[in-house]
Amino acid sequence: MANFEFTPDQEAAIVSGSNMVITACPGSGKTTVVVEKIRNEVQSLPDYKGVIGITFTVKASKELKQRCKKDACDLKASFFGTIDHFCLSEIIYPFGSRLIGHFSSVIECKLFNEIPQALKDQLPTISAYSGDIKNDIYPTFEQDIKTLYENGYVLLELLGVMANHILSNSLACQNYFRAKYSSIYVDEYQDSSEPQHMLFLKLIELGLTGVAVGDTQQSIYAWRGSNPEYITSLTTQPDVFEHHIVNINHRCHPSITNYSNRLFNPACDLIPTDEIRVHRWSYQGTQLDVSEQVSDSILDIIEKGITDSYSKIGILVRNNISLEFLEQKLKVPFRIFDEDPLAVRNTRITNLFTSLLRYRFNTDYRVNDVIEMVERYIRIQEQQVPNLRRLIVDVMGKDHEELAESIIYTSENIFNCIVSDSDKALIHNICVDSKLLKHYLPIDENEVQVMTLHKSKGLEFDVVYHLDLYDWVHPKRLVVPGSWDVHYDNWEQELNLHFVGITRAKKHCILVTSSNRINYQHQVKNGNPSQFFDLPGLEGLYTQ
Ligand SMILES: Nc1ncnc2c1ncn2[C@@H]1O[C@H](COP(=O)(O)OP(=O)(O)OP(=O)(O)O)[C@@H](O)[C@H]1O
Repeated sequence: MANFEFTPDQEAAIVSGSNMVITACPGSGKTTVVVEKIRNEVQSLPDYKGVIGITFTVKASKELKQRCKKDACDLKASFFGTIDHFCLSEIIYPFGSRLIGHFSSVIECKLFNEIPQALKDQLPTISAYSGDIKNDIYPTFEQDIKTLYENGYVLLELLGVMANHILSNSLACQNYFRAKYSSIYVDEYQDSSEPQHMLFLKLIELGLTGVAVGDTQQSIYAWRGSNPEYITSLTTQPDVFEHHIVNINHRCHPSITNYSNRLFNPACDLIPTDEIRVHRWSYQGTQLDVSEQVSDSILDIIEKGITDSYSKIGILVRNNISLEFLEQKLKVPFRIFDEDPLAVRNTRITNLFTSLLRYRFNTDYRVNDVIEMVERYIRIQEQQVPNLRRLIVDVMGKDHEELAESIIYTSENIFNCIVSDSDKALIHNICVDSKLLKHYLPIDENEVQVMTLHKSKGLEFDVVYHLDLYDWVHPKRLVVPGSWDVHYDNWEQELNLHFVGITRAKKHCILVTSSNRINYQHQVKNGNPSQFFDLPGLEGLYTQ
């Protein structure tokens, strides 16, 4: 399938059918290896079986599925999705009621903050808890989890814990996994939380083959419970997991790879190259001036033919506030990828809203894509399909004023439920806000892609502008009352984030700072350069 030769390391990981952990540097083709393995594996499976492919984002799961399906490859009964989606649709919805409480067809997944206050008042243990959420918390939370379930809710924060409990205790659930799936593939394993890690190990105990893929240097979600120790722990069990290392970066120009590797090891060997494509630029002024200067630089880059389309240029920032500055001052066409308000809620209703909006605005997104999404949550009989299609197609003709009501009507009919007032308000809000609606429109070839460093994970651009390289901002520093020492929020995670940003660049990476910066209180401060510029081993690896 690939139009290049696999490296020997890639080949070894592809041909082995054992449990394995693949540790891979950026751009080393880990997704390429996973795709090849899945395509090979499904060929020998009967129609009723498949593999489980877990990715970190919905976008990544679509891409993985698309790449696996290429040339009409039949993926049979395979599952592709995020870990939350997996826990809900494969474990909690089908098997939860037997263990947690009576079956309700209107179970909804919500964040704790979104639960009605009257119900929160009935959850003394969860309400008072502020520690890490690990698997052994289930017995402590059990009564509250049952109360929530009886009221039609599961908590997004507890999906992993609940899924583990159900899988450990439900024989029917265990038999289902043994019968339906041959393997589980987990991408970005360095960002797994403890409950996710335990779930992976349990599925292997049941007889599935486990493939974990990741890179500890790209661990950037520790602040929400992820821990790179879990992937490291797999590499220390050679009797259970083969350890495959793929470490040739096929994406970045060698000078970019050299710079990024030296961030972690000032003495590491350099790849020979006679050109330097990492540039440090320091502008006069604040982030607002930077936005203007970057616009000029982008126009120059396009004119020189360094890249042929705006969408192959990425502007990456550390904080959301920087997105606002860019929005005000960028002079080139751009698209900001900020928090999608429906994805944040991540319930079956909001996911259906998203699907219907995509269908309405994106000609590549078809009725069948919506039906496929609905099937994650309910089983659809063949005779129901024509009516389902009619309901979905109805959304197509609607203009902006009617669209929200049409989406609510269609969703209520599809899931046979009442949409909550807060979800109704949200969809109405989105349908009249052109900025929010942009989340659901197709990517325009003619727009520079603007996002936080966190959101850039897994993406690549010809040219990257990495902004926000200021002291205090990146690496983030903390104010400790009474202390004049420098305190970082989390030096390692910040460095990993810097590494992720740089390694998104294929051809050129531009590291940007400026003489002043505007902080969260909108005060103008001196813009001292980031401490990352002072790391040893980087001399001669960048231009100025
Ligand atoms: N053996 C190879 N030779 C040449 N190019 C390759 C090889 N393997 C993969 N590639 C190419 O390298 C690029 C990066 O591959 P891929 O997207 O699979 O990387 P990745 O490891 O998942 O990246 P990241 O972790 O940084 O998101 C792709 O364009 C892919 O086609």
